[in-house]
Amino acid sequence: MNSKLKDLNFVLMRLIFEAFGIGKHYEVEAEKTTDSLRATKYRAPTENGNQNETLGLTAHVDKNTLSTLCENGVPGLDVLHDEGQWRQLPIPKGSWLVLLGNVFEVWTNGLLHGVRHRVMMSGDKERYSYGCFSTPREGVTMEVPPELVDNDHPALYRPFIYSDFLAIHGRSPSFDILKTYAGI
Ligand SMILES: O=C(O)CCC(=O)C(=O)O
Ligand SMILES: [Fe+2]
Repeated sequence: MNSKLKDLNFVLMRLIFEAFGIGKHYEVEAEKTTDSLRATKYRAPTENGNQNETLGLTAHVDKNTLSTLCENGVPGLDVLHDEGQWRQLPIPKGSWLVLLGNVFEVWTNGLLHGVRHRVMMSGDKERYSYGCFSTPREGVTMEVPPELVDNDHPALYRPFIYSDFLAIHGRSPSFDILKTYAGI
């Protein structure tokens, strides 16, 4: 399953590249991409005597390329919508949820933005999630594709070494940390 999951991430990446007119960069960028797999357990609030919702994972934007996630039928993932509301996004059984991260903000010169999300737990069942996280390799330079830059659409980010950004800000929950680090 894991190699199929990695393939899925590459297919999604290629489709997005093609949709944004930067398909010719796909092969090179795919070569510079690696993946990690992670399973996470979130405790049920009632385990600690808490009847209310509890925070499972602080609100953040993934700093990687894209993440595909599934869960064990216990929902908990919330997404922040543009109007400022958090909404739970249950992942249907047998489906994968795709979250775009900061890297796509650079690749699309801000046309796409990373998904703001968190995990909130309620009830008495523990939640498990499993995900495949695509990430640029160590030392890779991120830059806005020239196809998406013109007088009306200046580059929003300077070129930067992705692993340097991650080393400094990898744990930052700030939604704007990429802009702060590499925004022009
Ligand atoms: O477990 C989840 O549903 C979300 C995990 C997540 O957002 C992350 O690991 O970045
Ligand atoms: Fe995340």
